[in-house]
Amino acid sequence: ERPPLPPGPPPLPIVGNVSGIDLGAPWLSYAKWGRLYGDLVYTRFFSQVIIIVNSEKVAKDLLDRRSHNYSDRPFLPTIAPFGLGFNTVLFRYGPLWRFHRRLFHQALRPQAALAYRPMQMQKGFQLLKGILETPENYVDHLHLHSGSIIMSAVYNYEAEDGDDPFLRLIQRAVDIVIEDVRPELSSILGAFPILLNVFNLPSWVPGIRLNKRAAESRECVRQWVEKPFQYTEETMAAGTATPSLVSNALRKIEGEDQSGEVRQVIKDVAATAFAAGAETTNSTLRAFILAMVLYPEVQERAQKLIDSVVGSERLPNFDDRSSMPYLEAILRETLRWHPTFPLSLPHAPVDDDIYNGYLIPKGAMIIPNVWAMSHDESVYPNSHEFIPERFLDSNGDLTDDTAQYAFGFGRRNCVGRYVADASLWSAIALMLATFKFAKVKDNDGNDINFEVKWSAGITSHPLPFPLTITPRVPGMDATMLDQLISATNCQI
Ligand code: HEM
Repeated sequence: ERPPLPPGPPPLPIVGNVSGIDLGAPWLSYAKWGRLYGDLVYTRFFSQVIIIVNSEKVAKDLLDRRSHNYSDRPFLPTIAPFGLGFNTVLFRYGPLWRFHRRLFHQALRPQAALAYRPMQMQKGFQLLKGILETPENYVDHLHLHSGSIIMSAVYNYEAEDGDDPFLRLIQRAVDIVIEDVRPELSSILGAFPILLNVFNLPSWVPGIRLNKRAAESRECVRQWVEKPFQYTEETMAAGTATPSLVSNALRKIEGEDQSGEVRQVIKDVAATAFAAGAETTNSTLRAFILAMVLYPEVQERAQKLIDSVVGSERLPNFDDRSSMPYLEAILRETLRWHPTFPLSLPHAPVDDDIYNGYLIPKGAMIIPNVWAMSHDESVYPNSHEFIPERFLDSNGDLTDDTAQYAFGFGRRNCVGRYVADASLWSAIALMLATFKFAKVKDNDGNDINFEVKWSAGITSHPLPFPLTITPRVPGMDATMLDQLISATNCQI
């Protein structure tokens, strides 16, 4: 006899449960179900079985401890039409995924990630200069920061200030994907494969927008995979290539593989790195800035600490990191307070499994509700508040909790997390040392409050909100900033 499926909301007629979900913040709906039904919630979108995991313990039991079974990804019918067949993140579990993962690991493992630090500091300096010049465009500066770090690490390509052609191209594709390749939408298309034929349907058919977007996505993605790779090959031929994921990997196979298969893997891994690494870093830093605006006392405490450890003659660098646990706590609290992937990325079991007496059928879409885990009041009291102190013990030392759920679980966890961690830490330390982030004030000098809203896609970031960004040192100009930068050793 088959064990029962986990409990869940009663299916609604025809459309499965899809209408019971707040599509603007599905993690909230799922967390609510969690309170009603438990840590494992069963639901369906059309024919796709979905199992939502609302607790860290269950996520670890299944995705970490039984990772041999839970390292597949669900089939998403949007992958091919949107041209995303290259993307490691979405690969089914198998030899090609393993090959990709090995290449990633070589380039991004902790020891290898150290090599990017000087570059990450440089991109951090560039970020400061951009914000000093046009603080109102800070989101653009953050895009450039996160995107150019990946481009440098992966393709030894140094993105231009302002409107970089590669970054513009790739961002367009990423925007489409983040909005349109969500599991919810994918399930609908999976249930009605006929909808996939939208690509050939006349323009009056609903879904035609998706059709246009898919065609646009395919073309953007094609160029994204090919063009920066060509750039690296050209610089290698010219003898000007500095070490990068692509140039290192190509050097390794020089004179060996002529089949083109390995070349294609390198190309695809490189393109995946951008898809996985740019938007995520950027979104996390936007959440950090929002937190600084909402919690000025946290910001001041961090700035006092930086002043006491670093002084005012230079900017912080990686050497200062271990002396500033409160900054570390801010980074962890940022990852916790609003995880960039509130619903992580779905895993799928290769075989049927039984957990706590419930059946978890193979092919089910396992959605880790990371938002619910990071807002578990029994672990994080007042979880809606940004309180870095929760990551410090009574001696002011960091606790063991590193908010790792933000980077996923098991064998599919984030292979870029060491690089991401250094990008985030350096940007946070440099921005806090240099700027004050605050609410806008009205004519009477009172703070103008605002409602906090978050984007809903695969990743989530704060929607635009009013703020001021001013240098902490009165009269700071580009020359003064340059002096601070020159006084800062970034070869650490
Ligand atoms: C703040 C920044 C980042 C966050 C929050 C983040 C988070 C995540 C999460 C939640 C997953 C899914 C894990 C799972 O399925 O259990 C993931 C996967 C992945 N990440 Fe990251 N990531 C970040 C930055 C990066 C960077 C910088 C890179 C590469 C340069 C990267 C490369 C990848 C790859 C390749 C995967 C797919 C792994 C697989 O499917 O086997 N990520 N990341």
